[in-house]
Amino acid sequence: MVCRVLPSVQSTMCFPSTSASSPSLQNSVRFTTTHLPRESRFRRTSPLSISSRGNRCCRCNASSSSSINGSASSESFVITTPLYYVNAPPHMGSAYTTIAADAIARFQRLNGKKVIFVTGTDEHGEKIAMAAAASGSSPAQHCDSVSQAYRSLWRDLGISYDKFIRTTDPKHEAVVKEFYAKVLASGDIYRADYEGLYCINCEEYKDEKELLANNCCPIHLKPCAARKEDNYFFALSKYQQFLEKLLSENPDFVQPSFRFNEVQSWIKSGLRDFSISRASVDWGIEVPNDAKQTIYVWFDALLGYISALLDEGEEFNLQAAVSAGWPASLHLIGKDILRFHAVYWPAMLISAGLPLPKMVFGHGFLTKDGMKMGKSLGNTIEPTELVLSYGPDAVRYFFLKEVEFGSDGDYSESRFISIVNAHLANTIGNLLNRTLGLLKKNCQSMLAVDSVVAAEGNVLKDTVEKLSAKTHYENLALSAACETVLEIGNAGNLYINEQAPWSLFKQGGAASESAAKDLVIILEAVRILAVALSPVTPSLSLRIYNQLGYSDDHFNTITWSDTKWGGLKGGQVMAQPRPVFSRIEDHKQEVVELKR
Ligand SMILES: Nc1ncnc2c1ncn2[C@@H]1O[C@H](COP(=O)(O)OP(=O)(O)OP(=O)(O)O)[C@@H](O)[C@H]1O
Repeated sequence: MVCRVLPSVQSTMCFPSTSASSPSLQNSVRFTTTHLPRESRFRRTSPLSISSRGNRCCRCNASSSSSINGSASSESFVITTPLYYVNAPPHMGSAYTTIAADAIARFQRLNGKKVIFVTGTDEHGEKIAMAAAASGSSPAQHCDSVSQAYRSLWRDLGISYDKFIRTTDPKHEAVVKEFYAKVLASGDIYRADYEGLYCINCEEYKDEKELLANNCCPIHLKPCAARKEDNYFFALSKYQQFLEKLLSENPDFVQPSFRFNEVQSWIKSGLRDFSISRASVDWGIEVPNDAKQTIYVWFDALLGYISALLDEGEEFNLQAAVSAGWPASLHLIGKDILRFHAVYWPAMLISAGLPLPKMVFGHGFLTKDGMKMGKSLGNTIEPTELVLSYGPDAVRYFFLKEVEFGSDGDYSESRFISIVNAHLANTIGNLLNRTLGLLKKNCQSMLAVDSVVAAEGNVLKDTVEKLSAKTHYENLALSAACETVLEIGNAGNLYINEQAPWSLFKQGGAASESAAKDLVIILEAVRILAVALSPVTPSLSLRIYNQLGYSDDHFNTITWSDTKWGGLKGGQVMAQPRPVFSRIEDHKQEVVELKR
């Protein structure tokens, strides 16, 4: 499952007897026999042949610049979030990745790319079967309900995904089986007996030395049970040199750069084969030709990125899915699952003869009082409540603006309220509202001249033209993008205060004409701000556009070129001034009144 967090290297990278080399694991996890079916026995390739495979593929898709625009000729942009594990409903952490992916997807659409934005849910595994049994429902009913909770949250947050894949979808199953067969045919799957201490909640074998007293899992504080089973393994170790080469030739494959360094050191420390099936888990996709085993997490959920690309009614096969848009331009994930995306996944893809994604970006954690927010600790923030209380724009803006993308960031409600009020209500909302108020009072809400004419040689226009957020979006510097756009608002406020059009109107004559031009200039700056911030605050930007007299349809056709000065034309009539973003206390008041 793409989101099932597997915290230790050793616990996830299992050692078959043929390659068991770690003394630390040999104590708690033992491979007793190796009985490989003929067709899947190790066909160990020589280092040279791995390398030549690597030569062919290392550079095939990884981008060569640190922005995720891909090649200039490429018009498509495929972005993915993790497929979230349906063991529990979504929390603010799951929402965070998806909001960021949505902002990037929206920016790329504005930028003229044909975007395919993939998200979805990872629905197999023992934990799901147990959660379903505990609630008296079938696994399928449980998955339906939690998967729906994700979809509802995405709707509430204004997430513009194109594909929502569920790993219980038959088309996904077909793709997984075909992929498995390809890897098997490459000689990279073998079978080995496996024995160790198993944590049911982590759904993985644990290294004894990482356990607490009484063999308790340090995450779930519950005892691990001795378990023995035979599993299928993926020969990751075979791809050591390939992965080393991939990274050394594509330093932007993993971002941010400090995460690249982490990945590089994992690889350098030596790769070990990992288990890809479970004998005791029924709720999963059966291993082809072995009905007693189901496919385990990484050989299931990661494939969702490809199966998601299949259109309804299309034939369910790997080739059709790949043709529909693979490889992904960007996998956006939390740092907890970086290893699986940046190490396991490229090796699996190469083994199956498929191209690699262009970039894997591992962002940081949202923390609460310094601790990672997560289901295990139960210290999560309920995103639906935040959205209901403050609206989607506030939630989206706060987390993207205030958390440096890539690093961890702490949440506090007081900071949330003060940032959102200062930036969205005051700097942006107030500027627009007071300007429209003056325009209504003095110009019957009509623009006196074209914004281009009004702003010849104007200082605010010069400032706005210098403040482009485009490069920041391209580099996934989402906080910097917000900051740059906010600067437009700050410059607009400075300008209106310095020009004081309210006094100029009182003077009449030329002063009044100049004030009317100033209002056009400020409104044009706000229009540009609305376009540039629309990837982050789409509904707020639409409301701003509506206030500027544009229809929803017009807003829906904007592109990044609309950040160019000159959109507003003389004679254009603005809407009746209405606040586009209420201060949070006011909004809470409104909610209370609505409930009465
Ligand atoms: N605190 C967080 N901050 C940022 N992203 C998070 C956070 N928690 C989860 N995510 C996102 O969800 C993915 C992991 O999802 P998962 O379903 O494992 O949730 P979880 O709450 O981390 O679970 P657990 O607490 O049991 O480890 C991460 O890779 C990331 O994309």
